[in-house]
Amino acid sequence: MTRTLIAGNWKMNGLVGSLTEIERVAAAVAPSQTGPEILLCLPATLIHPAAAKAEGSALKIGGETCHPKEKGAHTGDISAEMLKDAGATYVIVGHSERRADHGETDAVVASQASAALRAGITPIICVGETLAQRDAGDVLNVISEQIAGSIPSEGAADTIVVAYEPVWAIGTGRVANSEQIAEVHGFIRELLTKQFGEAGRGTRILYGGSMNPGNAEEILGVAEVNGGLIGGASLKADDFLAIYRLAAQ
Ligand SMILES: O=C[C@H](O)COP(=O)(O)O
Repeated sequence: MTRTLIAGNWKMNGLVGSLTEIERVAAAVAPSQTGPEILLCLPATLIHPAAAKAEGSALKIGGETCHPKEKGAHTGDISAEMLKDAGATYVIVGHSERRADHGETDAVVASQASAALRAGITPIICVGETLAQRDAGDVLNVISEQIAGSIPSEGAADTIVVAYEPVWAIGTGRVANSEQIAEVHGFIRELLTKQFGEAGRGTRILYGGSMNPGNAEEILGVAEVNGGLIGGASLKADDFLAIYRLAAQ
């Protein structure tokens, strides 16, 4: 059975003082082989100390992006190997904010996901349409193109995670409704089974976009939703843990 993944994305938030929130999350989640997985993807400055705080708990730590290469003259970048060395076991790639702010194309995202696999960490590959694309009736075309271009050839059904994040629902308080989520998640599942065969049924597909303790139960109950990628509501331990507990029910 697919194990639900509750993943937080702190984006460009959090100072060293915020480690107390991470400590609170870690203290509340005992290691277990069953129930949902819990993960916080953090700014690079917090990964190593957060991994130390999370040791011995169920909380996993991840990065928010990585460079395709292992090392070299790439000022300001971070490699998947560096993330792993710092204690990360996951990395988000292709988040719409990276695609928009840094011009990351599907090909770049695929090379970042490939780098994560090379380093032995799990890429969470993000896809999602803008409002203009939705209004133009282009959602499934956009998703199909992003999935085809962003999953690296060496990716396997159980070594990647996909996150569907409609851009118009990110940080806006506007959540996709259950029908919209079910349509896109079902479509992504079809694409994954075409690509990976039966194994594609086991790839986790997360929903992201204004998920919070008030709407998580409904979203997590939608077909083919295998967890969440949570931005704002992951910054506070209480909210993030509330979502985790809903997933564990
Ligand atoms: O990666 C997380 C998403 O961008 C969702 O962010 P949000 O929960 O603040 O809308």
